[in-house]
Amino acid sequence: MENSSPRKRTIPHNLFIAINRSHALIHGIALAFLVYYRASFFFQDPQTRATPSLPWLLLFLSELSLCFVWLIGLPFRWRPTNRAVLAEELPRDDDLPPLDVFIFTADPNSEPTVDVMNTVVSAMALDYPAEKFHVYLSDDAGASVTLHGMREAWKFARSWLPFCRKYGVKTRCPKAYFSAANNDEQNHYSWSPEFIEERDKIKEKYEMFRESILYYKEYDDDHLGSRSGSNSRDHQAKIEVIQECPKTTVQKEEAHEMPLLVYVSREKRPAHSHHFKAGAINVLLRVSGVISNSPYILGLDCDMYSNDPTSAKQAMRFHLDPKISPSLAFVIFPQKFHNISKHDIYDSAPRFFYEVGFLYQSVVEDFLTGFTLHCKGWKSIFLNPARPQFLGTITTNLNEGLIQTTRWISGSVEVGISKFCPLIYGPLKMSLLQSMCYAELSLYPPFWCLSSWCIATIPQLCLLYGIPLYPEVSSSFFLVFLFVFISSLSRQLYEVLVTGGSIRIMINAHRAWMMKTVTCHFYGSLDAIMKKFGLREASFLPTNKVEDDEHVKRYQKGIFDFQIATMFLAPLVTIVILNMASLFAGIIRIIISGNWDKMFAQVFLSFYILVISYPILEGMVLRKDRGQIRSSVTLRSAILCMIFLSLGPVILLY
Ligand SMILES: O=c1ccn([C@@H]2O[C@H](COP(=O)(O)OP(=O)(O)O[C@H]3O[C@H](CO)[C@@H](O)[C@H](O)[C@H]3O)[C@@H](O)[C@H]2O)c(=O)[nH]1
Ligand SMILES: [Mn+2]
Repeated sequence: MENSSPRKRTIPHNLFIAINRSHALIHGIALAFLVYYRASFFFQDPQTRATPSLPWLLLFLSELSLCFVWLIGLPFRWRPTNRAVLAEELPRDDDLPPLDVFIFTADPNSEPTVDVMNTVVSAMALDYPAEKFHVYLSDDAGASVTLHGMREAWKFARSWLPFCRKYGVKTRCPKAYFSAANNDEQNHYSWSPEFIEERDKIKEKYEMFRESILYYKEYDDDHLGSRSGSNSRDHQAKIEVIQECPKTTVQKEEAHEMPLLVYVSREKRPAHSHHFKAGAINVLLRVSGVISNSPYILGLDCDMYSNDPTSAKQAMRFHLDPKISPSLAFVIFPQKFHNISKHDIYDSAPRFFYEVGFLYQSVVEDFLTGFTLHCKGWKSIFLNPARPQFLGTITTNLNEGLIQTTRWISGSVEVGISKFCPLIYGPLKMSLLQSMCYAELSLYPPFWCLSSWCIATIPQLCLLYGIPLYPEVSSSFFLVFLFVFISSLSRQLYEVLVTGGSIRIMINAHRAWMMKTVTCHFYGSLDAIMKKFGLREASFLPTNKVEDDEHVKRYQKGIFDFQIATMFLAPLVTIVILNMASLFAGIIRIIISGNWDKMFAQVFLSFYILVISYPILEGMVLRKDRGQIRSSVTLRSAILCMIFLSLGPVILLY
């Protein structure tokens, strides 16, 4: 989304703009022909139609839904822009305003404390005058291991910060710095004997810091059992400014060069809604208001470590610019992840739109708050420099990933069907293009999931009964459908390639998209609708950030892990079985009748769905490892498929 006035460091990509806009135009014309073809069916004499109306209508509505989502998604591609801040543009230390950094954690069992503390230490090590910034951690679990971790983090930071400053370390998250993958940094230094000695020493200190937390957690678990996590909904408030009485003059000086570190655990009671992360943010706003009251905040998730120490200064470059600053509400950095595998099999990398700042009505508080701020006339800056400023952890476990996507969908749809619906609430308060961007994010899931479900089942059912739903190959309208199909795929391929992906990533993205639309989009939309009618309570289970070796190994090798809940797996397997049956029957029908022209599109559709769903097919039939599809699920899905095939015609075809 583009908001600020053009500046010299704001570079619109003219080539991309030209490509995106011409594609939109040509694709739009093809869609108009497609709609004409579908609509003209209803003006034909009902006696001469070869197809019953209901399946035709459902398919038409699906295609219209896809057209609608395509249309409201166009503004994201309208003016792709890159912004960068040059080193000489960074503000001087004297000019920087005070800053409060907020970090959030919710559960020491699913968010390993060592990793949370790595984020804390990376934030403390930001390149920002120590007396001007303050780091707050909100611990929604009120866990003693987290408080212990904070005290240890403070001690470790006393050595880590000077080391980073002295050697200009860029990766200031110690875990990432010492990881084998950190080649850039390892090769960068001259490796003087002094540096090697200091590096070894600090590595040893990091190990001690890490072990002390792990030891504490183990002790806690042994003595408190599951209690260590279970008090997360019922505990008192606790606030502690982390400090140690400096004993020596050196320690006094060191303490002076450290940002203030504060642990905050708000009071939570089962009878009162705590509003998840949005509630935690608001508590930190109140606590920091009393302690440091900085005019700016930087919000980080516990799994999102700082990867470039200059990030806060870069953001301040815009906040201190007198031309932009009066209406600038926030600077957003794109979400990037450090643990996405080479082939990104679950399509975790966001590409063209980005997740923003604390209203309560939705579990994606960032989205709703960003939207309402924009509606009030505030602007934002999207800053995407070459070196990612923060690196998050994406879940490498398919089940967790599907649950997380369902939560995001549910939260976005909640906004879409509320009084804040961007298409109604937005256009009067912000530009049409901007409200379309928000509308796409909050409305696409129900449209996508209904159309995916229709396209994956209705042509297949009709194929079994020899009912055509697409133009014959010899018809010129066939070319229209073929064009729309190729044009949609080409756009996806182009977007994957220009964002550094490969053809394999594009296939995986397409595959994951098909899997998610029929599951997450469906459950997420349903969840949002049920919440709207008071049939369900809001919930926000933080994603599990504990890495399970077995899952990670499969993920890195690009092998799907089907140890996932039946509610996600069964619909996918049912669709695959249905498409196998219809493909088989379709081919036989063509052989017998000798007329391939009429049903070719439907045969191809089933074939295409099966090719894209190959991992599911493989998981059902060929695999014998723990990640395979359970035969009980295959059996249940086959029964579901049979029910659909026997009841479907009664409802749809007559
Ligand atoms: O009751 C809660 C629940 C979550 N969190 C924290 O919120 C953050 C995000 O949770 P996570 O499980 O990592 O969710 P993600 O889906 O990865 O987060 C994305 O989606 C969220 C909205 O659903 C946004 O708030 C996040 O910024 C965005 O990264 C984490 O630091 C949690 O500890 C809390 O503090 N309290
Ligand atoms: Mn996260």
